Parts: sequence; C-alpha cells; structure tokens
Amino acid sequence: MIEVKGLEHSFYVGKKNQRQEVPVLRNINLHIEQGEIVAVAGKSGSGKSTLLNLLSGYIKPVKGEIHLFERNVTNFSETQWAEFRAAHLGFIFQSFQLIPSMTAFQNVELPLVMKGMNEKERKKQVFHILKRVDLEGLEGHYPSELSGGQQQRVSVARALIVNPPIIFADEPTGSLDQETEKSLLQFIKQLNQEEDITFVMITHDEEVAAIADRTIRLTNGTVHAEKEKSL
Ligand SMILES: Nc1ncnc2c1ncn2[C@@H]1O[C@H](COP(=O)(O)OP(=O)(O)OP(=O)(O)O)[C@@H](O)[C@H]1O
Repeated sequence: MIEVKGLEHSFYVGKKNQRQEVPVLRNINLHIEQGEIVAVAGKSGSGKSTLLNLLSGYIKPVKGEIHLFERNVTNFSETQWAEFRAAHLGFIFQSFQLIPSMTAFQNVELPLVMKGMNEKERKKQVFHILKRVDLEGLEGHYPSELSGGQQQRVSVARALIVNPPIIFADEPTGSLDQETEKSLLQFIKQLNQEEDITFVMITHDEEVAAIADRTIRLTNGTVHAEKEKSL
C-alpha cells in the first residue's frame, strides 16, 4: 500500500550564492501494508515531518520513489496530488488545524463541499460522523467553544469524512490530556480494526507507539531500526 524506495531529501538554506545543503533523509526504504498502524519516532529534527510531507506530496524528494496503492506518485503534479489526497488521504495534526470562523459542522463538511457533494447528502454524512466521534449536539459550536479533546475529535471527523484508506497523523495526541489521549487512541485502534484504515503516526509518545503494530525510528536521516510490537 505504501512503498518507499531509496528515498532521499535535502533542504537548501541561505542566500542564493551561499546556499547550503541540509541533508535530512537518506536511503529510506519502507513497506507498509494496508491495515497497519505504524508509528514514526525519532529525535526532534530527525526528519519525521519531512517524511510525512514527502509521503503526502507536500514536498518532492531529491531522490527515490514513492508508490501509493501501486501507483508511482513521485512525480505527480500539484493538481494530481491535490486530487489524490482528496480521494485517498486523511490528515490529523497536533494543532487540530480547524478553521476558527467555521462551526464544528462546517469544518467537517468542508471536504465534502470541495468534492461537490449535494447539501442533503453532506448533512446526512456530517451528522453521522459527528455522532461517531461523540460530538452529537455540539455541531453548532465554533472551535473556540470546544475543549481540546473535542476539537481533536472534530479534526478526526474531518479526516474520516471522505473515507480515506490512509490517515497520516502528526503528533495526534500531542496537545491532549492523558484521559482524552487514551480515548482517541482507542478510537484510532477501533477504526483500524473495523475499517482497515492504515495509520502512519509521528509520535514522541510511548502510549501512541503502544497501539502501533511497529515503530519506525529515524536516526541520522535513515531508518535505524524497525521495532516490531512485542505481543
Ligand atoms: N523548509 C525547510 N527548510 C530548511 N530546513 C528544513 C525545512 N523543514 C525542515 N528542515 C530541517 O530538516 C530537519 C528535519 O526537520 P523535520 O521537521 O522533518 O523534523 P522532525 O523529526 O519532524 O522534528 P520535530 O520532532 O521537532 O517536529 C531539521 O533539521 C529542520 O531544520
């Protein structure tokens, strides 16, 4: 489902005639099966976000190939990536990234509006998914009128609304208290088991790594060890 071969990435910093190369990732090879939960760990600055940005087409690799659903997406254009992301990928971020001027309902509805779905169907699907994440009755609340955990559940609902087979999450529980984290992780595990959704999650957190099938650890720009979950 996700296949990465010989992936390399560098950033270039500094002024035009003094540009310096900052190598971030080198020789990354990964094979992630449908239905896996994979945690991506590593020190700050080890390239975790860069890897996720490469896998979702927000940046282009200097070298190597990325195949998603057996399609070579490495050289996709911006338009092809935008279509591909809308059809196949969901995102959850530590900072929720909700639109403050929109209600919970409208935030979750947005991907369906972009897909061109009619209003009646949108309404049905948004109410259904908000119920699924336990936010019934809070549809009309703005993000500022919701707790951190509720906001994160709105962002999970927004990721799920288009039924993506892959969800990329960047520190999804980073700003949640322990109890809220636990219930979000249970929900992720449940979605993974019931709907076979593949999760690739950046984390610093042992609790998150504990629900993963395996952990990929980035050290010095490469995958140092892949720790299988001990059963
Ligand atoms: N746009 C950019 N331009 C230049 N350098 C960048 C850019 N984005 C990231 N980097 C550098 O690439 C390296 C990896 O950054 P990245 O954000 O992928 O790390 P990370 O493992 O996600 O870190 P953290 O855990 O702190 O979020 C860092 O040294 C960072 O400074």
